[in-house]
Amino acid sequence: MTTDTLLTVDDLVVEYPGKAMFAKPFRVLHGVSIEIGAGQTLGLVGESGSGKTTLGRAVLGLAPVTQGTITFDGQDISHASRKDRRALSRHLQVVFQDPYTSLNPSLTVGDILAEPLGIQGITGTEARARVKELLDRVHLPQDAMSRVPREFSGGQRQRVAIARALALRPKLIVCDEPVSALDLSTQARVLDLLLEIQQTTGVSYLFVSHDLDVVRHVSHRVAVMYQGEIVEQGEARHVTEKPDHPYTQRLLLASPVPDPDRQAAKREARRAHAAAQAA
Ligand SMILES: Nc1ncnc2c1ncn2[C@@H]1O[C@H](COP(=O)(O)OP(=O)(O)OP(=O)(O)O)[C@@H](O)[C@H]1O
Repeated sequence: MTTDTLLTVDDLVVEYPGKAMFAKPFRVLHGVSIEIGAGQTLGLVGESGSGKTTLGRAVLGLAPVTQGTITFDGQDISHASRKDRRALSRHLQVVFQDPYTSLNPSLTVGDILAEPLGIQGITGTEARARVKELLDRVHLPQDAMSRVPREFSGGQRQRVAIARALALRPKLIVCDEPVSALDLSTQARVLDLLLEIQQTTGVSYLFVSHDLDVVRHVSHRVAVMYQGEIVEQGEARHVTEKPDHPYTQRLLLASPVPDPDRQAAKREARRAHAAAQAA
């Protein structure tokens, strides 16, 4: 990749300690390499247990780096200290799968969004203005500020989680199965929101999913993971439509055939949206 590379993971090995005393460590990632460009999305697909979440967690500093390097925005963050991690959290955020458990149920949405701002010293009028701007960005009404998560649907809660991730204007968001807990039409709307946010802010996504159709919709490039290794990666269309590796071919055969009308409608909506952005 060229000079605008934002994240490089090079030959990453992650091992967890064995459960029993003297047991061998359990190797989850076996030398994984990926790159993500600024403003780009890398989709990461693979079956359950292949190591997708672990890769995302390693990037966030939540899984141990046994070997290899993770470079973010030119800085080696493989073994970043807690202090460095705090500074990095401004640029590196996450949206989890389950909008029902990822938000503190006793806080109002306003407080949920103000929390990361407060940690970075943004308070008072400035914080309030930023919270309003965040609600606009994810298309939630301003009165959402004074309500608590249980008053919202799953899709709306995921919008709150996305707004919280955006609060500090990060460069990269790890999206770990962000729509798999939602019904199909809500999924499409949340995915389109993520695309719109990328167009307006230039944020990059590491987009983890087991669903090839979802990944094709949002990604520039796709990496396919199998038993802790990347078996294939390349341009999204190529990997998701004409894959080279037998494992990806099996994944493709197993994935439901997308409804052509829905796909065409979505493509048209995306084109219209892109044209409106460019105008
Ligand atoms: N903290 C941990 N300690 C020990 N083993 C772990 C830990 N976290 C994950 N694993 C193991 O690592 C392997 C990969 O898990 P991971 O969650 O990364 O896969 P995944 O592809 O994201 O799966 P899913 O789609 O089901 O979330 C699994 O065998 C899992 O049991």
